[in-house]
Amino acid sequence: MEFEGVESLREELLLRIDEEDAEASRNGDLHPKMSVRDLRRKSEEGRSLLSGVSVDIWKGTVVGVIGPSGSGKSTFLRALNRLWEPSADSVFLDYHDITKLDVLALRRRVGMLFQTPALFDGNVADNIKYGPALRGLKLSDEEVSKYLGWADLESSLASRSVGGLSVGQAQRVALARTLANEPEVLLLDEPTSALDPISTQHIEESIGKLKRGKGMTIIMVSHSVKQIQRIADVVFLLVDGQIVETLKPDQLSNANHPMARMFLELSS
Ligand SMILES: Nc1ncnc2c1ncn2[C@@H]1O[C@H](COP(=O)(O)OP(=O)(O)OP(=O)(O)O)[C@@H](O)[C@H]1O
Repeated sequence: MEFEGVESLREELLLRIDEEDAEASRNGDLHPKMSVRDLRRKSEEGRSLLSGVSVDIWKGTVVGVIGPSGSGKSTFLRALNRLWEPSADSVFLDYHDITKLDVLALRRRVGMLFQTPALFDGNVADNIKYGPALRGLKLSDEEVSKYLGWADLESSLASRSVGGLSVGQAQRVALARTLANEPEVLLLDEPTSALDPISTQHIEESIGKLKRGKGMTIIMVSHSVKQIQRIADVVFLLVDGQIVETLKPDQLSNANHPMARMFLELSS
């Protein structure tokens, strides 16, 4: 992966690059799919939860976000599809300020999977068809099977009631449901923390296929350093509401920040 040029891209971004340049850059293979600039959040009591996060998330990469409990990982992730409202000009999708986009359109383009699956009653196919139906698209059985396949599930599951699924299956159905919206970016907030090792492996395999086969940009929060090392291209270390280091997964032992080092040593 290539990180050179990020400073000039950043300058361009901050200068509000014109549409022509943005289009030219979009057509290139390598560009920041999402950019975050000085993202801040305070709690209602005034405590700083995110204190100036600036980072680029390159198209087609899997980014792992790790750090101590309470360091702001979920808060960071949730800003990226406006589960809370970031300040204007602090989060960009393809160079566009996300606060200027229609929020539902944004959440279709930037899909999210949570720790525990939230499916609605009915069968698996109903859940997968729901998002596209909101946009007037009626998925065929073949398309339902395709999304199930992307989530490493058999198409025979389509007619099953969600009530009878294991947690691992339900999480993969939730993934298929998110994928049915054809997102460009996938946000994963500890998606395997409630799952057994086999289900975890299925989700990890899906993530690999989505990156390799579809060039999807994936940002995953995980408590497992080993999991992040298995699947991420780049790792953000978040400590006290700040990304203190950006490292390749095989370079985590080179972390300099004392809290990041302590966290990594305790987690390995
Ligand atoms: N809306 C909110 N109001 C007040 N405090 C909040 C809010 N959201 C999160 N917090 C607090 O902000 C801090 C960061 O929370 P966050 O969930 O982002 O951390 P995290 O790194 O994902 O933690 P964990 O690894 O335990 O899931 C925590 O102390 C949390 O209690």
